[in-house]
Amino acid sequence: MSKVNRAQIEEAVRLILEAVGDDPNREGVLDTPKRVAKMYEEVFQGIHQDPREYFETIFSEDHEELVLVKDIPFYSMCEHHLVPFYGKAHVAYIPRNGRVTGLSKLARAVEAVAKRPQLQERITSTVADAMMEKLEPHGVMIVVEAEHMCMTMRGVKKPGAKTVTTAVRGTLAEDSQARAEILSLIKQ
Ligand SMILES: Nc1nc2c(ncn2[C@@H]2O[C@H](COP(=O)(O)OP(=O)(O)OP(=O)(O)O)[C@@H](O)[C@H]2O)c(=O)[nH]1
Ligand SMILES: [Zn+2]
Repeated sequence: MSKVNRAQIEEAVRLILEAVGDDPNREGVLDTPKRVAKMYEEVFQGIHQDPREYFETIFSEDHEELVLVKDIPFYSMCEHHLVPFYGKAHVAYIPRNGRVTGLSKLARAVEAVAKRPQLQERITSTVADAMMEKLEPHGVMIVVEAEHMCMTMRGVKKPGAKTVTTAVRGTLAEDSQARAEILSLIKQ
C-alpha cells in the first residue's frame, strides 16, 4: 500500500490554486489536484526507499580496478522551492575483496536518492556513503552535474548555469591521479 496521502496533497493543491487567484473549480484544473498527487507520489517515491538495499546484490568477482557508470540521467526536486533540478550522475568505485555489485544497482541507488526533496550535495554524499557501507570498496567517487530550475525560471534566472558536486571516499580521497583518470573518463 502507498505511504503517500494523496487526498491531503489534492486538498493542498486546491488551496494553492485558490491562493494564487485561480479558480479550483474551473474545468481545466478540476483534475489537477488528482494529477499532482499522483505525480508527487511518483517523483517522491525515493523517500520510502533505502539506496543501501540495492547493494545487497554482490557478485564475487576478483576485480579490484575501477568500475565507472557514467551519464546516469536523474531528476530531483530542490527541497527549497520544490521545483526540479536534473542532470547526470557519474558513479565510480574500486571494489575490494571481490565485492562487485550489479551495474544497474548504481543507477537504481541514484534514482532512489534523487526522488526526494533534495539538495544536490546530499544526493552526491548519500550515494557515496551507501556504497562505502555496503560494498566496503577501496574507494568511491561520485560526480553529479545538474541544472536547477529554481535558478533558471525564477530568482537569479541564470539558464545554462551548471552545478557540479563530488563526493570522494576511501583511497580515492588520497589519490589525485586516480581521480584525474576518473574525471577524464567521464569527459570522454
Ligand atoms: N547548496 C544548494 N543550494 C541549493 C540547491 N538547490 C537550490 N539551492 C539554493 O537554495 C537557496 C535558498 O535560498 P533562500 O535565500 O532561502 O531562498 P530564495 O529567496 O528563494 O533564494 P533565491 O533563489 O536566491 O531567490 C538558493 O540560493 C538556491 O539556489 C542545492 O541542491 N544545493
Ligand atoms: Zn531551489
